[in-house]
Amino acid sequence: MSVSPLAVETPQEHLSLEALVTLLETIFLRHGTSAEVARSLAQNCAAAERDGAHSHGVFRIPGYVSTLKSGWVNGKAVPVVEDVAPAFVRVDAGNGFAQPALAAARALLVEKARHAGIAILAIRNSHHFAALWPDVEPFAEEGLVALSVVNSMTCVVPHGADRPLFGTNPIAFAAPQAAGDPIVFDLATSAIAHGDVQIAARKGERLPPGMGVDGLGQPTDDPKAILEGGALLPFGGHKGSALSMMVELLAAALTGGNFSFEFDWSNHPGAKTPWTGQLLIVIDPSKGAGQNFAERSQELIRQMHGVGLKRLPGDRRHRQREKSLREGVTLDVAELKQLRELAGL
Ligand SMILES: NC(=O)C1=CN([C@@H]2O[C@H](COP(=O)(O)OP(=O)(O)OC[C@H]3O[C@@H](n4cnc5c(N)ncnc54)[C@H](OP(=O)(O)O)[C@@H]3O)[C@@H](O)[C@H]2O)C=CC1
Ligand SMILES: O=C(O)C1=NCCCC1
Repeated sequence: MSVSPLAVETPQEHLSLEALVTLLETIFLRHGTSAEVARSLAQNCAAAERDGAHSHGVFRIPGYVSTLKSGWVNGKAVPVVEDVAPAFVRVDAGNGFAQPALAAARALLVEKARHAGIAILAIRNSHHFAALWPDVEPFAEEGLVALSVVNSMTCVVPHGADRPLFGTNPIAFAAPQAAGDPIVFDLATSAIAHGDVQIAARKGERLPPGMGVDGLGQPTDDPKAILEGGALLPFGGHKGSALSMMVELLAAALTGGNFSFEFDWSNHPGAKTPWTGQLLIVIDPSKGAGQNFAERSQELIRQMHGVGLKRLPGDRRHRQREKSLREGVTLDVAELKQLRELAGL
């Protein structure tokens, strides 16, 4: 969900993707991560910014830094990968970030998916502070179908309840198509991502109706009222609420991770990352109907365009990616200054 852009132009600068990755890597290293973790997080965050996924791009860097400083997360954690069954891999992220845990298990996961037709990766004891599509898109680029869920921290009122319990709990899906970019969607099961509420609050913008409630449980379009004592609503009423419940079950109960409500960072001032779990399901479509899956998915997309569809999930990101790769990644001058300060430059 994106909120309406600011009317006032803010001064901007362009940075090549490589320069942005290096800058972010320097920040992570300076704040106590291992070289491997720094690289992984920097690439993830820069990719989000490159694709215009601002709610999980460089906007998140101060949150990563304050979390690392608070001692809440272990920036040097070494994930432990367990090969538990022919189609099941488990990773204990060791209170580290989820992306290095996925990277550590990826080769085994793909090997199992190609052999068994399907494989599951259950990550626990992990922090996911990022967009989810970077976790699934690369599988589709190598011809596999991937689905991932991750739970976050309590800020969403289940449909029909009166207090928050669920996280914003995103679901991301990726599938190959014969020609063109993989089909990818990535959506929070809340009406709006928490990150977008923070961005709207910072810009002084109002939200569309139906996103959240204030501290008294009354509907509000004021992002500050949502952030300060209020809560978000699931998207689509009982339907989004059911999906959010499913994410809690798959990402936490199934992996051994925490539910979104099982966090207490009160002894860690500045901590912002949820300490939960993540599930990935990877399918080798060649084991399916025996027809070429990628051709079939392309046919579906062709038919969707045929009925007048102008925008598919992922189209906006890919357009922005092409622009960023051509012109450099656009950053606000003030934001870049802050990043350079955090990098000690
Ligand atoms: N780590 C965590 O715990 C959490 C992470 N997040 C992340 O927040 C990010 C934002 O989530 P959310 O706000 O729900 O995302 P959006 O509502 O912006 O977009 C959801 C999906 O719908 C697509 N889309 C949006 N508008 C249209 C349209 N008009 N027509 C067709 N497709 C459309 C998007 O494609 P496109 O990208 O091309 O616009 C995207 O794939 C996600 O990356 C998510 O992973 C959210 C919650 C928790
Ligand atoms: O935007 C969100 O919602 C979240 N993003 C990162 C992790 C916490 C929730």
